[in-house]
Amino acid sequence: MNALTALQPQLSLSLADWLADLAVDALIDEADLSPKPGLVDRRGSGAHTDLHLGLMHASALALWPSFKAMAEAAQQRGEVDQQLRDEVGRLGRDGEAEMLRVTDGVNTHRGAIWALGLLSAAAALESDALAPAQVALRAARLALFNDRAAPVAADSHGAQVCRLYGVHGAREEAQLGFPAVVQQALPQLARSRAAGVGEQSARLDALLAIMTQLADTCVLYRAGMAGLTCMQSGARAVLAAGGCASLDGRRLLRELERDMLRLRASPGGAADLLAATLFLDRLQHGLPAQLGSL
Ligand SMILES: CC(C)(COP(=O)(O)OP(=O)(O)OC[C@H]1O[C@@H](n2cnc3c(N)ncnc32)[C@H](O)[C@@H]1O)[C@@H](O)C(=O)NCCC(=O)NCCS
Ligand SMILES: Nc1ncnc2c1ncn2[C@@H]1O[C@H](COP(=O)(O)OP(=O)(O)OP(=O)(O)O)[C@@H](O)[C@H]1O
Repeated sequence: MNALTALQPQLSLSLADWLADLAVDALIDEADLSPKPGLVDRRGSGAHTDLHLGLMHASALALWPSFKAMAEAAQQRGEVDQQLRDEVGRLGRDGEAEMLRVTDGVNTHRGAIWALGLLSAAAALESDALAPAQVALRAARLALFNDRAAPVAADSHGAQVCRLYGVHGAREEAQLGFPAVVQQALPQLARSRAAGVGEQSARLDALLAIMTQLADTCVLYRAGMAGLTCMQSGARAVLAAGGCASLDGRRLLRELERDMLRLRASPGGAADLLAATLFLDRLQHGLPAQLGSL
């Protein structure tokens, strides 16, 4: 061992550590990405009065142990079944409690805990089958089990608008295998990258691709069907004009942001699914060298 090697810390990275790192990185990258219409980003708080970038970062970092625990639970159980669903549900609720403790009661990442928690567990179950569609399908199978220990919940905002408008929300998006991520966002991310636009514009395009179709219950709750239609048609217009890297696309993105701020509409569900997109995108490049033997 030479002197330099002796000074290097011994890295012992487990699969669960790595998945938790990816989940937290995805949340931080999502929060930092700018300019996002209506959402918290580097420029400000978007349509929110109780959220800011520092709070989003603190919340993301506080969730690391929860994502790690969900991945470990999946590794220990080894298969998608009712017991794993119960365990992931319990850990997800603990994660929500930790989020609320760190943020002093503000909902920064409820939908993200749900999506990234399921995906972390699904990835940990089979570390040699990490293609986005494979991971999303395992997550869907897990989401289809009933969370038997879930408390009889107060009527959430999402549940209220799903009933009112007959749309599907965060639960069904997961149960369907995250179609907004697998069929919209990841293909758009690949197309924009292939067109040679910068990474930040490619990620914004991926967010817009989600917004073109999603029944985002955050938007529906705050701004009704008019807000949802504004979000979807505005996102379509930006992409049709050439996306966020083009001058016309940028102009339409500013218009979309202005309209969404006027309606107080914030696409929080789309933001969560962008984080899920960034997680699956990193995952598909395979395990880091230290984990290669797993
Ligand atoms: C299924 C969840 C997301 C609750 O959904 P519900 O729509 O009832 O709740 P709520 O309106 O409070 O939050 C929904 C969240 O999903 C995001 N979201 C909104 N619309 C969508 C959509 N169409 N697709 C995906 N995500 C969306 C939003 O950002 C929001 O934060 C989940 O948090 C849950 O079941 N919580 C109970 C505790 C639990 O079982 N936890 C285990 C987690 S593994
Ligand atoms: N960058 C971001 N900016 C804003 N919201 C985000 C961002 N990233 C993710 N989100 C999601 O948006 C949700 C916040 O939405 P919202 O404020 O509408 O929720 P709420 O507190 O339940 O409702 P309301 O504030 O309308 O009473 C969070 O749960 C989070 O998952």
